[in-house]
Amino acid sequence: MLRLVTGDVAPYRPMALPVRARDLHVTLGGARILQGVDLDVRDGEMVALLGANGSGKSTLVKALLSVVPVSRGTVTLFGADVADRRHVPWRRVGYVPQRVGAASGTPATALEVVASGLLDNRRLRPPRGWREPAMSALDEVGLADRAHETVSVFSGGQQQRVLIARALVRRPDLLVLDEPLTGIDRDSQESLAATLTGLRERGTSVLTVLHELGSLAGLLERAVVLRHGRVVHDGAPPPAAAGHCGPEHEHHHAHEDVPVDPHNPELRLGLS
Ligand SMILES: Nc1ncnc2c1ncn2[C@@H]1O[C@H](COP(=O)(O)OP(=O)(O)OP(=O)(O)O)[C@@H](O)[C@H]1O
Repeated sequence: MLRLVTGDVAPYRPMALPVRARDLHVTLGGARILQGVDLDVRDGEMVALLGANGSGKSTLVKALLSVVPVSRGTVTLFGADVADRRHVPWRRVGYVPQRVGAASGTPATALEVVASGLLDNRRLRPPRGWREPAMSALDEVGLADRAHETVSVFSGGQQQRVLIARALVRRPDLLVLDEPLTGIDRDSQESLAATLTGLRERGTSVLTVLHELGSLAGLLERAVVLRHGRVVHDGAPPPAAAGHCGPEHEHHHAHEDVPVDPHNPELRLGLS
């Protein structure tokens, strides 16, 4: 049936990139956090965003998703300028922020948390037939058998997987993850690698903030490295320094003032 749509409708843009940022500057609390970042994420691409503590990774992700204000430059998601949030196809975007638990204080089950990903501003109840996509998203993160358990009893890594399932339940075309490996056990790391393998087969674009490539090393074909709010490398993932991939490694980044040449083979994860 042909539906006539009138009113405020975003123009149709074929071939628009999932993410396109140009000359992005962000200032927070008077400090210049991002200084002229350019970043594209193409269809089906899996991109790691790397850099030392405080280099601006989370701020970049938040600026891309319009969570923090941009002082200069532009961001488009699927061709829509995020400066006008109304036109952005948010349903195509899944976001798992850094270090938030899935247990909010209310005794929700894993299935209920995942179903909440189907709500939006206009919908206070999950849509009809919500169970099947919610179970399928839990299955993708390897937790279908725990769907009816209260998430407050889950480990940190399992809660993280529930939040990833909540982001996946809408079948996003772009998934943005902020430090999904931090503090999670090896099982959850392997489960995340399996989830991302499935997403790659489906053609989903993934942008993930990481300290180390860890169990995702074989999956991520491109790495963007930030240093003091600027991109210093955009290309093949740098090789991991010995000992940096293990979940038991403690991350001290004491090399902040060493100048970085992105073409230098010494650019190693963990030295950034
Ligand atoms: N709301 C804010 N106001 C002022 N400064 C902020 C704010 N948010 C972040 N910053 C600062 O911006 C810098 C970059 O922070 P950001 O969280 O983006 O870094 P990051 O690379 O993600 O670090 P980490 O690896 O530790 O998570 C830090 O120095 C931080 O203190």
